[in-house]
Amino acid sequence: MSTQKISLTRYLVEQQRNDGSIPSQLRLLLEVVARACKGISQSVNKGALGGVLGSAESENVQGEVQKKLDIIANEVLIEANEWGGHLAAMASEEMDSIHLVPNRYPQGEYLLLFDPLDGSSNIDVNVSIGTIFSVLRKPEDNGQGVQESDFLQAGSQQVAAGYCIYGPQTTLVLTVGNGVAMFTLDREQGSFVLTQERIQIPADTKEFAINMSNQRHWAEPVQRYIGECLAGKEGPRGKDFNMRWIASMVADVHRILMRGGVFMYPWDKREPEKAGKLRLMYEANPMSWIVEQAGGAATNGHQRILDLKPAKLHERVAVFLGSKNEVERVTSYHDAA
Ligand SMILES: O=P(O)(O)OC[C@H]1O[C@](O)(COP(=O)(O)O)[C@@H](O)[C@@H]1O
Ligand SMILES: [Mg+2]
Ligand SMILES: [Mg+2]
Repeated sequence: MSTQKISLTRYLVEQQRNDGSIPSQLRLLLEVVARACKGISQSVNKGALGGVLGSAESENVQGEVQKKLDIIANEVLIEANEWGGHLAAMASEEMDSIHLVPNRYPQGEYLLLFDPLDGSSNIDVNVSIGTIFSVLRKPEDNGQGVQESDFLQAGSQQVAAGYCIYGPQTTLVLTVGNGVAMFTLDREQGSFVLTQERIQIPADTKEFAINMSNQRHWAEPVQRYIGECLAGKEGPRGKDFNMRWIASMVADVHRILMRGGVFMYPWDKREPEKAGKLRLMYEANPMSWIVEQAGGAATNGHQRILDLKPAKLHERVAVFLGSKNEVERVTSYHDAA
């Protein structure tokens, strides 16, 4: 397929025709999500002129202070998806519990989860941020309607996953389980245009992403892995490493998708009862599937992230993802500990 001016809509229709990997309800749902991301992108672009910067002075269920854009992006996604007829319910980082599609709208067979605005600390400083989403199939109805427990499916059950990054370009990255495709927003045309297909992450890398300020709190396997990277040419790895940390998972993962690298947000001693900082269902799962579909790997240090069975909606998880050989190495250090 030529990458010349193929819109997201046409790409999805062709996928549906060619290999049947996208049922029409799912295709329409993905188009609605893309449209919502376009709307969020417009708000992000307006910045101070649109009055969208700064704090909303409220807290989400995770105890984090919400930014105005966290709330705006959440509302845009809910409003766009509510009446589309493809969904039964939604869940979001910014909502305590699930949001059912109201009875007055047609009910669909999918569940949508999202981190409406990822990288919130970067909103006010004009650094790349994004939206992350994951689509699951609604389990068989047991007569009780959709429950939160219906969402608690392993990441391997996802039927679509993606993110939209609001950076120098607005870019949508998507998988439905047959590779990873990337679409760039053409602002003149107002549509996402296919700009890369079958993205592959190199298996080896010389670049790692971790918040180094937490070093003193890490467990031994992470200390060992990063210590060896920092030792460079003279150390056991025999090569120098570079470091990047944008503090927007979306932007760090996007860089890894484009040129390789390893991203880590490990468990640490600051809050030992938490498995990690990032959320399993709407951050780690969609990103892990995208990374795996691009030939990379994603674990929590011990297990494949996509095999984890969530116990709750806002569950947290340690994350190691990106170039396969590096993820396997840092995972093996945990196994050896
Ligand atoms: O500020 P820290 O501890 O480095 O954490 C950065 C991480 O937190 C996040 O911003 C969490 O996402 P939210 O902004 O959606 O809460 C990730 O995108 C990023 O990788
Ligand atoms: Mg996030
Ligand atoms: Mg967020």
